[in-house]
Amino acid sequence: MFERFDLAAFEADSTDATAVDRICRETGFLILQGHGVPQQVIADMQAAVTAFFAQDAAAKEQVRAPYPGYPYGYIGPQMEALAASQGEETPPDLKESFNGGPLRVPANASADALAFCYQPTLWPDLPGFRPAWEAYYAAMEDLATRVMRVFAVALGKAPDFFAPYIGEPISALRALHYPPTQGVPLDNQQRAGAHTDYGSLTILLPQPGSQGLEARAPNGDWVAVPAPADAFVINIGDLMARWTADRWVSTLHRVVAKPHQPARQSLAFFHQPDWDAEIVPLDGSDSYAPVRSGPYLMDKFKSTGA
Ligand SMILES: O=C(O)CCC(=O)C(=O)O
Ligand SMILES: [Fe+2]
Repeated sequence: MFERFDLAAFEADSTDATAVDRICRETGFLILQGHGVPQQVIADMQAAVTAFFAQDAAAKEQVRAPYPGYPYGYIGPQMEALAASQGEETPPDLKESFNGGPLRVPANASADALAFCYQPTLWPDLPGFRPAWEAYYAAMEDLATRVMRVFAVALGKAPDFFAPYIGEPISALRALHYPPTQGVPLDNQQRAGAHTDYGSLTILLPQPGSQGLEARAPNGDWVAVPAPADAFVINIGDLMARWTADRWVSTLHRVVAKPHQPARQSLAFFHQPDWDAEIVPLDGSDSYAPVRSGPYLMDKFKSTGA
């Protein structure tokens, strides 16, 4: 069900993205190889994140999100249930996370944006953590811009079609740690409950070879998403589905919990257009009312009890 797309090959001739259009219509998940992100940037980030989660609870609590709804910092175990964003009541997800926001605050940021996505990231007191995080964030921002060029071509637009919408993106980076599971989880309890992502696209890097990430196929089956060492997993978010008037799908996915699983780590970069970007269906239809990216994200975010 999951197909590969080679970004380097596309960039060499910049013409054919029909496979991406098909993949985004059918599964909303693609495996991106030829991405060019230096292996060292990835390895440094993974090491930094491993060191962060290995700390004791008190150290992690020092950078906890200071109030419910604060978008960044540490969110401890049992604090979030992603299925709530689908209106499902479930026990909390079996995970912890560390979250950070944009590396720069634009000079003209609005008060609303400053109070939400431009709140400061809370840096842990760990040598090397911040530079590794920022290098990875910057690499993801760059990669997302390149993938948006592919998306533009896949949608029959000029490669730089999305540029005016993503000059100051309000993307977030989330490091996820799923501790080893013990006995049988509670009914409906998952490592990450079934949800769709909110934004334009997500760049996922599950720990290579790790298991548990599943996407829901059109026939309702849950299908394991591979975690290859040489590629990123890209998936479409709700805002892109809306932007394309549902030509592309924002697919339900989850990370399953089973008894006695080893720990699992994953990195998720949630790309989100500029705060003020106005998202209007690209087919010219009125299938969705216009929304602005920032307020749209804020409304979505409030639904998970984070
Ligand atoms: O842990 C993963 O690989 C996926 C997590 C996820 O889907 C999310 O945080 O939105
Ligand atoms: Fe997700």
